Amino acid sequence: MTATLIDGKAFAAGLRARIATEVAALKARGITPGLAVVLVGADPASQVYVRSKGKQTLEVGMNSFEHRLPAETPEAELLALIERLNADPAVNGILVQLPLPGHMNEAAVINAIAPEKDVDGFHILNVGRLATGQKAMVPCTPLGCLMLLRDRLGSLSGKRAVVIGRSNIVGKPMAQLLLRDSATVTIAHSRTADLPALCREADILVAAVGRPLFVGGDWIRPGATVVDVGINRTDDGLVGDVDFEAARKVAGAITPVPGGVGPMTIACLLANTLTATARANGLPDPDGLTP
Ligand SMILES: NC(=O)C1=CN([C@@H]2O[C@H](COP(=O)(O)OP(=O)(O)OC[C@H]3O[C@@H](n4cnc5c(N)ncnc54)[C@H](OP(=O)(O)O)[C@@H]3O)[C@@H](O)[C@H]2O)C=CC1
Ligand SMILES: Nc1nc(=O)c2c([nH]1)NC[C@@H]1CN(c3ccc(C(=O)N[C@@H](CCC(=O)O)C(=O)O)cc3)C=[N+]21
Repeated sequence: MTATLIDGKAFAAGLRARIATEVAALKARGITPGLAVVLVGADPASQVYVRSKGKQTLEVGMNSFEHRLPAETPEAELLALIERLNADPAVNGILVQLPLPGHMNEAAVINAIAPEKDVDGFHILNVGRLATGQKAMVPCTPLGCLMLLRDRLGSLSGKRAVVIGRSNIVGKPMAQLLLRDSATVTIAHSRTADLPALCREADILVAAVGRPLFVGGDWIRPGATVVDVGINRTDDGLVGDVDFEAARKVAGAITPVPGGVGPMTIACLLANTLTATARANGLPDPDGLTP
């Protein structure tokens, strides 16, 4: 048996097409969604993502505002920029690309973003709202994973899910979303005992570790759905956290890297910007874009 490929690239393209339709409808009412992306420093991977975000933002008909600051920018200057973007009615979404340079306090910067414009869903209020089941901005990568899982499996209720990784940007919000959909969720991390055996229990396995080919084929329950969040640059090119060739012989379905979760992250960023724009204008949330 070979696993079904979960084509995140195609799913993301479909999502962007839907978003473009909704943007056109807003524009007909005189509302143009705007996304501001702030990049501090010149990390090469971040530059690639920021360029890709800007391009796709324009493609769906939104306004894109890019702010590039030198690595040595004082934190106060970044906070002043965020204040201006918070107050700017043309800006509906604000994303500060992470990681930030070492001299900055990441939490302080994120929490300076107006929660209703926090399209990454990293602000402490959005984290708390998600955790307590209130209307929030939901982090893009976990939201993209959830959309792929629902599309593949329908209901996640009662399924055993294992999330490897407990970061604030992927692992923890992923676990929250799975829990909201009534999966039985275990969060694993570097101190987890007998991780392979734990993973073999999982109907849904999400890997967000940041180690190439970390999850072996023999960790996977036959027929399981495997979502590989990892983005690792190696001599063999871009690879995920899962040993894809081994895993696809066992899994029921699996996301590839590239072409899996990555494109969904950017599509969900646009989805969140659209949702933020709707809310800012007192309109209902667009269907199917929020969990
Ligand atoms: N596709 C996309 O859109 C995105 C992809 N990514 C990618 O996803 C991956 C994870 O990102 P992120 O969450 O930010 O990474 P972090 O480095 O913040 O978190 C990694 C997690 O993996 C855990 N871990 C590390 N080593 C082991 C181990 N040996 N066994 C079990 N768990 C381990 C860590 O555990 P502990 O907490 O104990 O240290 C930690 O919780 C990266 O490859 C990143 O590039 C990230 C964002 C978006
Ligand atoms: N504030 C903030 N928000 C983020 O959402 C954020 C961030 N900071 N910092 C970095 C991570 C990483 N991330 C990715 C986005 C797109 C792809 C993506 O499109 N990947 C393509 C391949 C792209 C390539 O070739 O590198 C794919 O998997 O097919 C990957 C990773 C967003 N992140």
